Amino acid sequence: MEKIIVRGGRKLHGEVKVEGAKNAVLPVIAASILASEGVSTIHEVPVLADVYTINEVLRNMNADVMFENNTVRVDAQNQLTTEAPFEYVRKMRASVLVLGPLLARYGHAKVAMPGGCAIGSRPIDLHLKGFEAMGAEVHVGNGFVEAKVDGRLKGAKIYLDMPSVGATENIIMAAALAEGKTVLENCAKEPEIVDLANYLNKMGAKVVGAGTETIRIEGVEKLRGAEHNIIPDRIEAGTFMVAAAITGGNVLIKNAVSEHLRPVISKLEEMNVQVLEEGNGLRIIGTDQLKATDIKTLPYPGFPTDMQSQMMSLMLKAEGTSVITETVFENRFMHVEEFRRMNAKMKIEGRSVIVEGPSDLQGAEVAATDLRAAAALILAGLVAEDYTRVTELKHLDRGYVDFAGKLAALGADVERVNDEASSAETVSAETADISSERFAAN
Ligand SMILES: CC(=O)N[C@H]1[C@@H](OP(=O)(O)OP(=O)(O)OC[C@H]2O[C@@H](n3ccc(=O)[nH]c3=O)[C@H](O)[C@@H]2O)O[C@H](CO)[C@@H](O)[C@@H]1O
Ligand SMILES: C=C(OP(=O)(O)O)C(=O)O
Repeated sequence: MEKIIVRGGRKLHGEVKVEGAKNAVLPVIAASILASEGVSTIHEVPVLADVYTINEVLRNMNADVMFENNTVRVDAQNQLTTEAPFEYVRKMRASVLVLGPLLARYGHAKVAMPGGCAIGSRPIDLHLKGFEAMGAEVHVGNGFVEAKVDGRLKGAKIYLDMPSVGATENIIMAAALAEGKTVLENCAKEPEIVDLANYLNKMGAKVVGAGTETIRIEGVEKLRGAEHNIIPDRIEAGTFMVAAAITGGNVLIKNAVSEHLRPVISKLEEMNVQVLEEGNGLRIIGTDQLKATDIKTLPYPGFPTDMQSQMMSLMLKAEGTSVITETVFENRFMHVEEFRRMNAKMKIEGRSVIVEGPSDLQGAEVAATDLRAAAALILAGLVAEDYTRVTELKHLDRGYVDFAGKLAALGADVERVNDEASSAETVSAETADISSERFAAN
């Protein structure tokens, strides 16, 4: 079994470079199948399990996809099939992002229903309502959602009941090739939505207002492949900011975009951590006098739910009582039990977790319950006494490139081992020749 073994006690120092954003690259790759002419070339693509999965989804539909040197090339000029089976959607919910592009380009899409996951039930009703408003007939049955339209989708006025990231993306992509104008209200404002809109516009789409709560899309008849650089991953950046802060270290996080990280910076500062703009990044200077704070997760520009568990690790080392309230997903506290195995003093009250700090964290064998929980447990391990062993690394590999290797380069005592292989096998060696086959097993 693969695990990351970390021994607490080292302050982190040095520089780390942030990769392209997982949550931007997945919709951009999905959108590339809208191009019936030309090839898309997408740069700054992180080498992640989720990228392999979306590439496989596209290949399975008959698109030509190449991935090397952090660049993905998609040629979707062939006639594509319009189905994404459960084997992909099960691995990664973002596979549902091919629904909008397929429906808009071919008038048909059939994708396995994603179902719930470790952080909540995660329905896609808002995506489907959007397609229906554009004239599609949607049928859910036998574990699939199938959407059809005679001719082209029609532009429509759509109000989202909540600012869902995925629904906003799926609807913009569908509207890009629809007939007429779509006005999407109460939409998500995340930087990843802006990145998608920028890419679509390079393909020939007419999308305005991304990053605000109303997006207007004038449908066009055809889109062509385009070249695009993915924005830096604000969640990976935030995770390393916490790594520096929790160890009382001093780390420059290169490529961290401060405008995308306002709520994280503000909470770190409240906790006594120094955050300085430096070059193209942020320098984090930790302290041994962390103060407690309260956090409520919200859609952007509120505090990101994808940073909730990492901030919980930091709260464990802060003096006083911190409260963290999760409003985006109804069940994103599975990591609390794992933290408790490390002697963390915390309890769940409804949608909040009360953290009594500082806890004397002790190393233990713990299991990652989702992607961000994996990172959070490793962060806690950086300041726990003795050895922490984190298993279920398939979650971590979905969203972090060589996490253990990057922490080790900053001075952490951490390695990734495979119990069944030789003990010398570490994450850096494995990541060097990362392959789709390795991820296919997850
Ligand atoms: C690949 C990707 O970009 N994933 C991100 C995306 O997920 P994702 O796009 O799935 O998240 P959404 O913004 O859609 O979900 C937010 C909330 O809305 C609910 N909802 C959503 C759609 C819908 O049709 N009906 C509905 O009820 C969800 O159950 C959840 O409670 O945004 C989340 C919220 O910032 C992040 O945590 C994920 O990392
Ligand atoms: C929840 C996350 O991703 P996904 O929506 O792909 O599950 C995440 O990135 O933390």
